Amino acid sequence: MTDKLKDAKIVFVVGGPGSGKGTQCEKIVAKYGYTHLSSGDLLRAEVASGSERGKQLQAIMQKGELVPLDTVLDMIKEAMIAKADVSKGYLIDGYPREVKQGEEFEKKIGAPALLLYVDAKAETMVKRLMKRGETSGRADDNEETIKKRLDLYYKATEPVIAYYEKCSIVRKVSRNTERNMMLQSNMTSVLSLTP
Ligand SMILES: Nc1nc2c(ncn2[C@@H]2O[C@H](COP(=O)(O)OP(=O)(O)OP(=O)(O)O)[C@@H](O)[C@H]2O)c(=O)[nH]1
Ligand SMILES: Nc1ccn([C@@H]2O[C@H](COP(=O)(O)OP(=O)(O)O)[C@@H](O)[C@H]2O)c(=O)n1
Ligand SMILES: [Mg+2]
Repeated sequence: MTDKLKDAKIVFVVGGPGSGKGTQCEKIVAKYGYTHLSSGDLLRAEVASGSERGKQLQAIMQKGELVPLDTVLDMIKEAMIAKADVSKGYLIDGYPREVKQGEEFEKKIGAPALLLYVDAKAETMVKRLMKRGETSGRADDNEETIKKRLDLYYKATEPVIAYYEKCSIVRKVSRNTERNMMLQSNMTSVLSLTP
């Protein structure tokens, strides 16, 4: 455990590829002033830096596989510490990807107060990612890698939601329709809930 992050309020944001995690996090930041840390964005920044480690990460991400747990956890922890003095709380977007990642986070940083589950149908996610791929420049927004990311999501990440349901910290936001009401009502109760 890190002293600086001892009392940090942590919200895990979990959902399939293209479910809208990043989009929902932006809304929460605008409304509640939380610090948004997307694990995928942190990894992409490392790739963009052109470092040796970045090159290794790129190869893994292009295949839609998971990068080594320690790498992503270290990056998140570093980014959290950098914001510790100004942060009201953290939205950890795209992490944990598997139960083990959650366990390690709790050991090294702390327990989440909540898990925000961004739910969307596979069909919706694929459609959105294919559309995003037209302009995103993301090497993994292509049909083949999207399929692999989806498979891995259902196999490895969905069990994370069940795992945290046991301690009743899961709040679901459904993104299958265009209505925003769900986000509003869910988030108000979510973020005012004391850990
Ligand atoms: N129509 C519609 N599109 C949305 C909605 N939320 C997100 N999108 C779009 O769907 C795509 C994926 O959204 P993101 O917020 O990037 O999804 P994500 O879960 O962060 O995806 P990854 O970065 O791949 O993990 C983007 O092009 C968004 O503009 C929504 O509620 N309705
Ligand atoms: N905790 C994480 C987060 C992302 N990643 C990698 O980064 C890629 C992009 O993650 P992301 O969260 O931006 O996007 P989605 O796969 O959710 O659409 C994943 O496909 C993984 O290769 C990872 O390995 N471990
Ligand atoms: Mg994202």
